[in-house]
Amino acid sequence: MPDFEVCVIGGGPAGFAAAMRCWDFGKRVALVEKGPLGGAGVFNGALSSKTFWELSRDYRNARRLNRGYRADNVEVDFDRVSAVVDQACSEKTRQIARQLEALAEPRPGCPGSIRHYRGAARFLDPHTIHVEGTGAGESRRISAENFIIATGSRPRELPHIAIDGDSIITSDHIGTLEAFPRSLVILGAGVVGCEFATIFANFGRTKVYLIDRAPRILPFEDADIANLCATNLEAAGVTIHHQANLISMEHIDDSHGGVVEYTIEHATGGRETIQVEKALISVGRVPNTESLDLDKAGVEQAERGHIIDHDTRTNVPHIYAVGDVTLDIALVNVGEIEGRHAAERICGLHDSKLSYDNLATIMFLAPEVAAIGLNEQTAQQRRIPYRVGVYDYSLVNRAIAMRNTEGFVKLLISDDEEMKILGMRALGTHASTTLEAVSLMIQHGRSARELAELYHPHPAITEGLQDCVRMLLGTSIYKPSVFQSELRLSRVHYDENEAAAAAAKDD
Ligand SMILES: Cc1cc2nc3c(=O)[nH]c(=O)nc-3n(C[C@H](O)[C@H](O)[C@H](O)COP(=O)(O)OP(=O)(O)OC[C@H]3O[C@@H](n4cnc5c(N)ncnc54)[C@H](O)[C@@H]3O)c2cc1C
Ligand SMILES: NC(=O)c1ccc[n+]([C@@H]2O[C@H](COP(=O)([O-])OP(=O)(O)OC[C@H]3O[C@@H](n4cnc5c(N)ncnc54)[C@H](O)[C@@H]3O)[C@@H](O)[C@H]2O)c1
Repeated sequence: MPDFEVCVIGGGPAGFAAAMRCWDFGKRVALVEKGPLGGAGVFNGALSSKTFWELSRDYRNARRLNRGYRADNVEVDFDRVSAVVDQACSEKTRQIARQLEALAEPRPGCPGSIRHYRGAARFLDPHTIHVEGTGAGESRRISAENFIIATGSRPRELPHIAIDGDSIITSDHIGTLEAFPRSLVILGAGVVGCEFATIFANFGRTKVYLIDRAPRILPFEDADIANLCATNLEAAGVTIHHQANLISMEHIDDSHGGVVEYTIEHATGGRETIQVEKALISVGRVPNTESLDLDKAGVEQAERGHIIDHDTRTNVPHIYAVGDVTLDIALVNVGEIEGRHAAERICGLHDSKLSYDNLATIMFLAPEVAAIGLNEQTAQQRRIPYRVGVYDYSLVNRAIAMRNTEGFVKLLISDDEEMKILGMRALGTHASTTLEAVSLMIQHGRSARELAELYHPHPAITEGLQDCVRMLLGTSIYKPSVFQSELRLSRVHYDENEAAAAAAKDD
């Protein structure tokens, strides 16, 4: 008989959630983690960077001019900020450890148990792993009926850039900085790059450069969102090298401990060479698979190293893969949902497929950007006819009270009798508060009419969402005919034959 019913490899958000859901079903579970519990959901990832972001935003707000007060000479040093970030991460990892300890043995009425093993796992055969422990006597073999692989991802490196973890770093090394760099270049204008550009710009101690090879930052977002994010970064002092190709980047020793010198080529052909103190490389992530000996388990991998999964199942029926290791959507909430889903499949709860249509995210910029469901560019790619309303923050009382009226709410609904909510983007302070109502509406396929009828507290940013919906119904309190630059309505449809062809293909 195998040692365990389920063995989960990786104790990040996806693995921890999977183990906990297996426990709900009374399973005997092994959870193998080679590093600190929490993975990138906590360390060098979501919680650490969001703590940095919160602290940087408070700092920036304290120094704003339109409050009737201004906190001058606010002292900030990296060591102390970093210590607060560490505190937040330890708090979370202690909670995870506490629960694992409490659930280590079965109890009367609770047959489930989770044994936590410290060490790196690799497959010996489809039902057995070897765990290379860190201490003497900690290495062992573990056999299990089922496996859930949740080993996550790490920053992608580029062959021509030598990452030394000191002058040229990735998001894994932020916590090892000893001081705010005087200057920092960030390569890659995706989410990680833009969030760290925001954080360092908010603290005001670092001159930030952002290298963006594409025509606009955050290329997966609509142009109005991405352009306003870029404008805001530039207003905060960030220099964005738009459409710039990196030619070289290297650490050069000098009498002051060295600099990083980089050369970029602009789309126009001109070259520019700049020296900075540090460089942060944020060009995506790669899956943690190479040390798993997946071939011994017969698990198929794609050419980029990630595990191919179909609704969390690999090609080997008793082995599942969840979270970043599948390299599709790299988010904590997605990892957790996938982990739980795999556990439920193992435990025979259901075999319905996971849907990603209602995915909610927040980008932690200045201000934050909340997203759920379709944006305009995806709706257009899929040839979905839609109506869109854009409602400016300047008309929302809560934003006026916060003296922070920059931003807008943008809602997409289907251009038909049903007026189903398709998606929303909100950019502004408290933008994320708008997500929940829209999420429920999309989940249940509800119409814009129902969203318009909800009671919202006052004053709240969600009132902007509400009046935006009303505007789409032609019943808003503030009228687009009066506030022509603050309120926008439009309709996007396609040549009928083309749309019919696209719809037929989708079916
Ligand atoms: C800077 C940054 C900021 C982010 N911010 C957000 C955010 O705001 N919101 C959001 O939703 N997402 C965010 N993410 C993404 C999020 O952190 C990841 O999507 C999430 O952590 C993935 O969870 P996971 O469990 O799949 O993998 P991970 O969190 O990477 O965990 C995998 C675990 O497996 C362990 N492991 C690996 N190999 C082995 C092995 N052989 N044996 C044993 N253990 C092993 C690792 O040590 C690790 O602990 C951010 C990521 C980064 C880098
Ligand atoms: N708030 C959040 O939810 C949050 C925050 C951070 C990270 N994350 C997750 O982590 C993942 C990884 O983030 P990321 O920013 O590293 O990846 P990303 O895929 O979002 O962005 C990578 C960027 O690097 C650029 N790039 C790639 N190769 C390059 C090259 N050779 N030269 C120059 N630029 C190059 C790409 O054009 C892209 O803009 C994200 O996909 C996201 O899911 C989420």
